[in-house]
Amino acid sequence: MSDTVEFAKMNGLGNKILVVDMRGRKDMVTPQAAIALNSDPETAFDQIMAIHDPRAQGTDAYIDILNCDGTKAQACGNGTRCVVQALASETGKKTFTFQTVAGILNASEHENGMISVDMGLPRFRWDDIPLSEEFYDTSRIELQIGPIDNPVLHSPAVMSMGNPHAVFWVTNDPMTFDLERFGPLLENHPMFPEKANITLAQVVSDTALRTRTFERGAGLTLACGSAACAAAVSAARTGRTGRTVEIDVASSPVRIPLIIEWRHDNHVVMTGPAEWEWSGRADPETGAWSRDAAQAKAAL
Ligand SMILES: N[C@H](CCC[C@H](N)C(=O)O)C(=O)O
Repeated sequence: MSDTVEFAKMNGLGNKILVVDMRGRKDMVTPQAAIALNSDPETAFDQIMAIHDPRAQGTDAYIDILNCDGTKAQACGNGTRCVVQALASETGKKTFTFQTVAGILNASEHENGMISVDMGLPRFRWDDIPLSEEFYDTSRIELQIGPIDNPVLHSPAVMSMGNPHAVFWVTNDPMTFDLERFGPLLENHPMFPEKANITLAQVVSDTALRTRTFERGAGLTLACGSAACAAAVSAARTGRTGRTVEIDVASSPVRIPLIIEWRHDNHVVMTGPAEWEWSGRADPETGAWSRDAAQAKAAL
């Protein structure tokens, strides 16, 4: 491997993230590299967060986000917390401003290691999400799956957190649904011209939700931060909860809730953990990679 960059294998509540350091370079991580990295079980990931030199004044970095199928994502909450932790441990800084294709994000690491990311403003207009059909009220749209007279899932709240989300309310535990089967049908439903992240959300109390997500471009993942934001905002918007909720991400092995606050200035702030696993070097064009020598030894 002649032309490699550093990367860190990290996770946000089990959401598998590769943080790739593209600073000082003009090229981008290619879809081919993403697909190659994902095909190796050791580097298989849900999202790549590629850190680039800042492109706008007042920002610390530009972040390019790729799904494991090589497509781009406009937002990734769990991955953004991983980027904050990686840069905080490198620089000692605690607050950051990032630019993504969806806009500017402010984030900070707290004394207790938890990380807050201002995920920006939710968007509810049908053509901002986008939907293929005009709906005036996107808090509950006509869409269902399963038998016509007894649908398994129906009437989702839909919105954009920079990326498209549909939230289906369920009364049973989200883990009891066959989301592996319904996920791809809903992700690719003609209602969503740019596809959608599909979340099942159970209201536990007026301050708590339990969620599980089938991610656009990544499938069933252990956690999804922007979906947690979408579920929290949709719950508050429809009067199911207040504006601050704890999200128990049902599929996550990490039993720490995400705290989502939909502030009165309309910004959505997500707080939760991030974890570093190991580091290595990868070729951003081909995806060829190696683990750092010290860690390779430690792993033997
Ligand atoms: N895991 C991410 C979401 C990725 C979204 C991506 N699957 C898409 O919108 O295409 C998160 O924590 O927010």
